[in-house]
Amino acid sequence: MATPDVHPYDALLLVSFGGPEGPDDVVPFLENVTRGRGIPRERLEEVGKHYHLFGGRSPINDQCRELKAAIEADLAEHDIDLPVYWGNRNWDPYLAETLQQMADDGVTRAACFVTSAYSSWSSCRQYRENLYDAVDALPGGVEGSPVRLDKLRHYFNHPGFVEPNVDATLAALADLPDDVRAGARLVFVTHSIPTAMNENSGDPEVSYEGGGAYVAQHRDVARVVTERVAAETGTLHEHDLVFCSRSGSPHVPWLEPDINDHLEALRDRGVPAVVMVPVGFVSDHMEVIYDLDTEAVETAERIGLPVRRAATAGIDARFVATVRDLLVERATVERGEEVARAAVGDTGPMWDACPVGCCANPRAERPALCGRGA
Ligand SMILES: CC1=C(CCC(=O)O)c2cc3nc(cc4[nH]c(cc5[nH]c(cc1n2)c(C)c5CCC(=O)O)c(CCC(=O)O)c4C)C(CCC(=O)O)=C3C
Ligand SMILES: [Fe+2]
Repeated sequence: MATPDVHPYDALLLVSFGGPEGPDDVVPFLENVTRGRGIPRERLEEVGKHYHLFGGRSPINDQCRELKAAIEADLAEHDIDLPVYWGNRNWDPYLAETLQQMADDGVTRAACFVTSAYSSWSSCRQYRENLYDAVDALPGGVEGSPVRLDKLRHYFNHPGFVEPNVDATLAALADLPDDVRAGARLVFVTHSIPTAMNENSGDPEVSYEGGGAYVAQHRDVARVVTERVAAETGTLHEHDLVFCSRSGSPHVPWLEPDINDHLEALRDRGVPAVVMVPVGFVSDHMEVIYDLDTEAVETAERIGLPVRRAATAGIDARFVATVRDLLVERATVERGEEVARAAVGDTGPMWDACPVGCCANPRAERPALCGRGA
């Protein structure tokens, strides 16, 4: 097979959330995340406790290091000679520092892979705003920047993301006691966001089932995973989409139901077991190891509901290969050549550049990179 052509890119940038790496990092990290977001103090203290339960260290940065190493190995295996950089929105290595390093190294055009798979202000546009700020901080600013960035398309429905989720769901089902397996409910879990943020998610010109692209995309993936599991096991399990990690003021409506309330409701309805599938997350970071593995598992134990949690995509080889596939795909597009785009489900492959007004945050309109301009 010929070496895949990644021209016009001379770098890949892995973009992530960031997390604290020790007890002293927790408060400054939380301040970074919540600056100007109106999160109540009590909520911050509560979330701080989650981190301190794990020694003040989030696993997310180590997971990014592992993903970066896996991407480098995968690119090398495919004879793609491209440096991989990593920068975070909220913790060291910060995007601004990484962009400076890239500029110093003479990078001119990088493809960005973001560790967040779906549309919404929190999960897409905020990353694009932070990329703008990081490039703007370079000498010359956005106008005179030596480095141009393209964000690789959303991958929630890429087979390389969906297939590891299918296998993880099968493994979690297999781990349930035999007598409850067939009746188990598949409970897909993602991060709650304000309902208004969901409604504003995606292309403002398109109307989505559920009011916004964020929920519609998750529903699509949940259905595909459920059907693929049925194809393997012969059982079409009932499934739901529920939410975790609600934050913000109690007066602001966020997406519901919460996973804990939902487990109780299922138990009351006589559901014999649950598999939680954290389809909204790409690795086992704090939302997964605290909100699901700690809090939701405690809820399930208290009410006597057998529960298993499916693994996230993490560094599954198919997910790592997805990064390469999207990189090669976008490079092909940027060279003006025809390309096949992998996608499963009903949504179809997402756009390369977000439309104007995509995932707007009406509270604070800020400039963002990687959009369709204007
Ligand atoms: C949609 C979404 C994702 C998934 C997409 C993606 O991955 O980006 C995500 C991921 C993450 N969220 C994370 C951490 C936090 N999120 C917070 C707060 C918030 N998240 C929100 C949304 C999301 N968040 C929202 C609407 C808020 C309210 C504040 C605001 O309107 O912006 C807060 C503040 C405290 C709190 O209130 O919970 C923290 C500490 C970490 C790091 C985990 C680790 O350290 O391992 C990760 C991967
Ligand atoms: Fe979050």
